[in-house]
Amino acid sequence: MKVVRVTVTPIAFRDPPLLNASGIHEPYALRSIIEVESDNGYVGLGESYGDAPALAIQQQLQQELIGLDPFKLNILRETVARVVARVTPASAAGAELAPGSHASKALSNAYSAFEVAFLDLQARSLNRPLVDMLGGALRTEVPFSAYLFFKYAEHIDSPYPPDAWGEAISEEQIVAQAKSMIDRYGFKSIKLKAGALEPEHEVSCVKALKRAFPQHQLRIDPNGNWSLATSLRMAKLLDGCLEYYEDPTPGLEGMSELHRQTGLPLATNMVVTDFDEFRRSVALNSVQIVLADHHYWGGLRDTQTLAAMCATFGLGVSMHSNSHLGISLMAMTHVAASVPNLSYACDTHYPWQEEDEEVIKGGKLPIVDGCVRITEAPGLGVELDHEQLGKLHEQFLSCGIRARNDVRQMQRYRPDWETVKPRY
Ligand SMILES: O=C([O-])C(=O)C[C@H](O)[C@@H](O)C(=O)[O-]
Ligand SMILES: [Mg+2]
Repeated sequence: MKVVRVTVTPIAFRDPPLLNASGIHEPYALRSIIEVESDNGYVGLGESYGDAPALAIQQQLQQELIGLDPFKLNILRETVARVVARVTPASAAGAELAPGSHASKALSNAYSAFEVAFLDLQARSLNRPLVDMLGGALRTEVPFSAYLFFKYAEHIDSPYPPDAWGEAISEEQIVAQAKSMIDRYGFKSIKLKAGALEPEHEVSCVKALKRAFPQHQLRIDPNGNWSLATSLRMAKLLDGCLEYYEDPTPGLEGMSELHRQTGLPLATNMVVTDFDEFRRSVALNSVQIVLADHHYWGGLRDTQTLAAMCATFGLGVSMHSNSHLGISLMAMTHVAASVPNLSYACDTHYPWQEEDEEVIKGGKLPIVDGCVRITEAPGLGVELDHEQLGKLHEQFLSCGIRARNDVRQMQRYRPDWETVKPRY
């Protein structure tokens, strides 16, 4: 089997005005959709970052992958490394709010984007589900969490009508958001994206959630926007109501000190984003749970390696997300189904995406009892809807956004808004 065609299509889909430590989501989120076709007529799918730097590399790779054998993933990695070295200037290491957009992750991002499509192609050619290329499923239902955000009712100068979720700033509105999400999808755990408003208010929202959903596991994620002193103060106020405390304070040292003083389980997708940071985190005992994300951890197989390393060092594994569609959701679900020690419900932004903006046939995938199912269907188990792909590509061309910038978007609401980390 040989690759005969690779197509990378950038798309944009509507994204609500969700608040975070950097600012606010722009009206459209960017992704790329990858199709890899083989000489025997199969097409493997991938979904990845659609920001300009990531896209430039993916587009360079389109021609370079022609002729490769989809089973030879080591050759794929070498090929990607060669192209990345050619097109990316060496850049400083370090994680950002959207770690996938950081230039130091160029190789692992680009490799991951195509690895998923190659694995999908392998699986389709063998008429097996993709998870069988990863050693097979340990579970067929993968739990996800209700990912809550503070949000405005609508975007400034919105190019489209307001979403159905409405404003969520007060305790009551956050509890109502959780209720709608849980009623609709049956989630059993709740994550609140924090670092956006006053910490005391964010913590009182967690406590209101605890009162409203006493049986649910709770997490809060301020994205490193709280100083160590604030994180310690909030830990006292939170008073043991968390399943884990995600990235309250920046840096491996800060997280290490926070854990030393509180004993709370700390989780991260910010201070451990590659294997070098993993090693340093273990030395400092900075975090107890690592959030995997195949999009920047170097694909589905490296995610399994990460999980094995977590097992070796006695760390837990959870999963991070960014705004995404169904191809990513299924890739996340297949790898999660194969990881023995993924004992936490995974994050997903999927409920925030609109019904009419999916790129796969049949529309949005179901989430039932908080879980996404994998079936025996070949590959990822989803097919591309080319009409929808064309529509979302047109939206990419017309929306004017070429790289995610939550800071710049917030400056449209508040011209004095600056990047200050930690803000509180
Ligand atoms: O767990 C996280 O840090 C995230 O999900 C990062 C995302 O970029 C989130 O903050 C967002 O979508 O605003
Ligand atoms: Mg996080």
